[in-house]
Amino acid sequence: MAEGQKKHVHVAVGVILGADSRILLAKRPDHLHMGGRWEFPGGKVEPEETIQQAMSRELREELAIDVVSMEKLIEVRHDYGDKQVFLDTWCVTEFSGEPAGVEGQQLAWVSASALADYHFPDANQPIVEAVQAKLGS
Ligand SMILES: Nc1nc2c([nH]c(=O)n2[C@@H]2O[C@H](COP(=O)(O)OP(=O)(O)OP(=O)(O)O)[C@@H](O)[C@H]2O)c(=O)[nH]1
Ligand SMILES: [Mg+2]
Repeated sequence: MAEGQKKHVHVAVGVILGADSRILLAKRPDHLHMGGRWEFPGGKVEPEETIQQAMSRELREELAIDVVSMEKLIEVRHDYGDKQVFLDTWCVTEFSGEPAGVEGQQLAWVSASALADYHFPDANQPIVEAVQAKLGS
C-alpha cells in the first residue's frame, strides 16, 4: 500500500503493574484487529489529547481504573501493512480502583517471566523485552 494512503495510529499502551510486580493483560475481542490475542490495555490517542489524558481515558473506559502515576517505558513503531502503529508505551505504576473487564474482556495478572507464554500482536515483542529487562526476569 502506498505510504500516503496508510493509516497512522498513535496508541497509548499501558503496562499496568500490580502486586508482586504482576502485569495486567487483557484479551482482545475476536472481531477487532489482532482479535483473540492478549494485549496491554490502552487505545488510540484522540486529536488534542496528551498521552496522559488518553491513557487515563482508555483505562477508565476499558478497566474502570484511574491512573495515578505513569512513567515512559518504550516507543514501538510497527507496520501491519494496512496500518502503521506507534505504540507509546508507559508503565502505570500506581492506579486506583479494581480492574474489571468493562467490555467483557478476559483479564490476567501475569509475572514478567510468564509473558512469553501469551500470544501478543506482532508489534509487541520489544515491549515484552523491555518489561522483562525492567523487572529483571
Ligand atoms: N491497546 C493495545 N493496542 C495494541 C497493542 N499492540 C498492538 O499492536 N496494538 C494495536 O494498536 C491499535 C489500537 O488499539 P485499540 O484497538 O485498543 O484502540 P482503541 O481501544 O482506541 O479501540 P477502538 O478505536 O476500536 O475503540 C490496534 O490496531 C491494535 O492492534 C497492545 O499491546 N495494546
Ligand atoms: Mg483498546
